[in-house]
Amino acid sequence: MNIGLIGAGAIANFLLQQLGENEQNGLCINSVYVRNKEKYEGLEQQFGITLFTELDAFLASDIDLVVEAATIEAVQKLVPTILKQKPVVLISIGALADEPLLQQLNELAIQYNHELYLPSGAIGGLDLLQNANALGTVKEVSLTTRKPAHSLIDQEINEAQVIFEGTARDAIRKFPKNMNVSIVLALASIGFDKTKVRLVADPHIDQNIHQVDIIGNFGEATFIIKNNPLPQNAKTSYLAAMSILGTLQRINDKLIIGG
Ligand SMILES: NC(=O)C1=CN([C@@H]2O[C@H](COP(=O)(O)OP(=O)(O)OC[C@H]3O[C@@H](n4cnc5c(N)ncnc54)[C@H](O)[C@@H]3O)[C@@H](O)[C@H]2O)C=CC1
Ligand SMILES: O=C([O-])CC(=O)C(=O)O
Repeated sequence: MNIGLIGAGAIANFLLQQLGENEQNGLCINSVYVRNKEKYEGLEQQFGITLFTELDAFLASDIDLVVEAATIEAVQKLVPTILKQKPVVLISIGALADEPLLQQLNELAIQYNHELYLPSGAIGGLDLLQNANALGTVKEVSLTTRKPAHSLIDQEINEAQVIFEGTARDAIRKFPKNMNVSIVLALASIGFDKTKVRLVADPHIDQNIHQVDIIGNFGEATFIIKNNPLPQNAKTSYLAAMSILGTLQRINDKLIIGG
């Protein structure tokens, strides 16, 4: 499967290292869409890809699917057009907290028969959460995220500090680069207004730690994910990048585990 990538930041670089130079399990990045070609020129030689700044030319290149690894704004601007032509794997999932956009993308996916894949990103357990909510009987979902203080706030602090407490809807509005996980949790369960979020800036940790607590008729579940950050972007967990790779690896499988 030939992949077109949007973005050239931390996650994109991880994917290029895995799927740029060498094909892996039939997966290969051919084309990369960026806003500034000069800035990323070195990538063409390094990873054997072609850079594009025109969306139409990018979509007309030899690609079967597009991976978005850029920003919420890039999703808003580009993905409605892309979904008419290609399936999309989208990691800036916070964009979908905008209900009209969510509805539009859902309708385009159906109309053009192109899947919209939402990887589990820096968390896990979305299979359990969706199963537990198969009858709509999940009652509470809460996320407590702790990140290194310096990756969240400018001022020096000596003690861990809760810097946000509220709904997933407000969390992504205030922290668009840190709370995508809250939106995928909300989409998988009880929605943006019922999914509760706490964000803690902690000067004593160097990992991104997510605790997910779920209560429903099935019983209760708690997941704690202690993520190492990506070297290029401390806000972003290594697992978030790997979750795209995992999603791509599973797309063509006929044996579906945890489906
Ligand atoms: N779902 C999840 O669990 C997670 C999602 N994320 C999200 O994934 C996205 C990528 O994360 P990183 O690679 O760490 O970010 P990054 O900041 O390292 O890279 C983003 C790149 O996108 C580029 N970009 C921005 N707008 C663009 C546009 N319109 N067209 C083409 N390129 C554009 C930027 O120039 C930058 O190079 C972010 O939105 C981040 O918030 C990050 C971690 C976890
Ligand atoms: O990478 C992480 O740990 C989570 C993150 O930034 C997000 O959900 O936006």
